[in-house]
Amino acid sequence: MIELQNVTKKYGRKKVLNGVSFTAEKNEITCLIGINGVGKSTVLKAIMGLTPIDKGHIHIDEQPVHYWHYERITFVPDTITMPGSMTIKACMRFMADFYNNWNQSRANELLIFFKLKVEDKVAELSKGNAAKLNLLLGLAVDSDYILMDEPFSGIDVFSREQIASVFTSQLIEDRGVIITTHEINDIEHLLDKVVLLDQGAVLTSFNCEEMRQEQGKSVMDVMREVYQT
Ligand SMILES: Nc1ncnc2c1ncn2[C@@H]1O[C@H](COP(=O)(O)OP(=O)(O)OP(=O)(O)O)[C@@H](O)[C@H]1O
Repeated sequence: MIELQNVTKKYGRKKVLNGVSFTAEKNEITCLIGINGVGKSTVLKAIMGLTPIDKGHIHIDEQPVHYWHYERITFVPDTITMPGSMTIKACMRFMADFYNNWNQSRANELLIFFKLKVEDKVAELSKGNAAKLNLLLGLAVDSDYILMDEPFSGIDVFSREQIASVFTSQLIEDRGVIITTHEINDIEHLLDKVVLLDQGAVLTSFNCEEMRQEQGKSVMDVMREVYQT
C-alpha cells in the first residue's frame, strides 16, 4: 500500500499540497481527479521523491519511503522523456541497461498490443503512439506499483480505448496503480478507488463499488455533488 499522511508542499510561498492524505492499495487502480493545477502531478512526484515535501509522511508497504523503494515503483510522466532521435528499439535498450527489473518479453507483448514499430523514431510518433510508447516503457519494468500522470490526455478516442484496455489486462494484474486525470468519462469503469482533489487538498476519497452499492452513486454523481456545491 502507498500511504500519504498529511503531505504539505510549497513552491516558494505558494502552498500546492495542503495536508494530503490517502491510501492506494496494491491490486487496485486509484485515480486522483481534479482540474488542472490542483496538485495531481505534484502528488506523484512527491511519492517518487522527485520533489521534496515540507511536512507529512509517505509510506510504501508500511515503511517510510526510501530510495530502494524506487526499484518497485514506476513513474510514467505525462510526456515522453526519451530523446526524439531515438528509435523505439533504442529506447527499450536504454531501459534494459538502466533497470535491473526490465522485462523484455513484456515489452514485446506491449509492442504487438499497441502495434508499435521498433524502427520508428520518438520524434516521428503521433501523440497517441508516443503515449503508448511511454506506457510501454513504464509497464515493461517489473514493479509493484505504477504511477501514471494523465495517460489519456490529448489523445484520440481509439488510442484512449486501447490504453484503457491495458488496465483490465494481465499487464496490470497484481500491481497497484495510481493514475491522474481531469476527466473520467472513458475510464470510470476501470477504477477501484477515487480521490477527489481541489486546491491541494483531498475533498473526498471512496471505493467506487461501495459507493455504487451503498449509495447508488457513480463517480460522476459524486464529482457533481462535490465540485458543484
Ligand atoms: N516546479 C514548480 N515551481 C513552481 N510552481 C509549480 C512547479 N510545479 C508545479 N507548480 C505549481 O503547482 C501547482 C500544482 O501543479 P501540478 O502540476 O501538480 O497540478 P496538476 O493538478 O497536475 O495540473 P495539470 O493537470 O495541469 O498537470 C500549479 O499551480 C503549478 O503551477
